[in-house]
Amino acid sequence: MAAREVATPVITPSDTSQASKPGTLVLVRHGQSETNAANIFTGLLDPPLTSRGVEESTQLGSTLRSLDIPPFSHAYTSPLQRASSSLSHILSSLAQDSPPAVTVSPALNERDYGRLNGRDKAEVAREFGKEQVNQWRRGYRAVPPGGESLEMTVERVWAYYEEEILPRLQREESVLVVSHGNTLRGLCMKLDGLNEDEVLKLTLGTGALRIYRVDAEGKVVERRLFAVDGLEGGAQ
Ligand SMILES: O=C(O)[C@H](O)COP(=O)(O)O
Repeated sequence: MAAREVATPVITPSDTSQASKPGTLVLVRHGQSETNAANIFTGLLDPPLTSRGVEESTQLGSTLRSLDIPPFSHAYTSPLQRASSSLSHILSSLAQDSPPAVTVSPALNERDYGRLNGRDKAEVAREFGKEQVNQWRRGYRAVPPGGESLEMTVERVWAYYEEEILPRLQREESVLVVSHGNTLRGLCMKLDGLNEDEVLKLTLGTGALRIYRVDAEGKVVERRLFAVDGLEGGAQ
């Protein structure tokens, strides 16, 4: 289940005569959780990883070790155990000489699926129709009943990125973020400049891995995507 790098369009690097090197941002979606495996809306529920989820995270640590990226100075994750235990498994198998400092923040939590949290996805699709459910899951503005739209999720996660993470990248640090499907879709939307139609098609499976290089102005100068069996990440 090792992730293989996918060819991506080259992003024109900014003027390299300016001596400063870009910072490295590694985004990882947690490994498979028990509710992912059961096809249940999870949101703010806090299920543990399945054995496959542990394997995905451990494999990610080895993949990261094999790549030519500078050691992480800092890692960020959410308080939800599927993300924080994925981070622990990644760090164990990465085995950096000096482990990164870790910050746990609710700003990196999965979007709140509101009254859908805990419900079977197929059953909700039968009740409300596939198109409505696709809008709730992948659309930008659709607000799941009592929950957060992607737009609301982007607002909190991007504010956190700008305040906490970007300054480290601007100082040429290497930062690991282990978070959730929609939180990361929100970050990718901003980093990749995706519009509302484009983000509708973006799905990050469990264990998805993306690496960005970000220059001193906060501009993305390189992006690397990885896939398992042609999918970004293992499963939805
Ligand atoms: O909260 C969930 O159910 C998952 O983490 C992401 O689910 P989604 O693929 O339905 O957005």
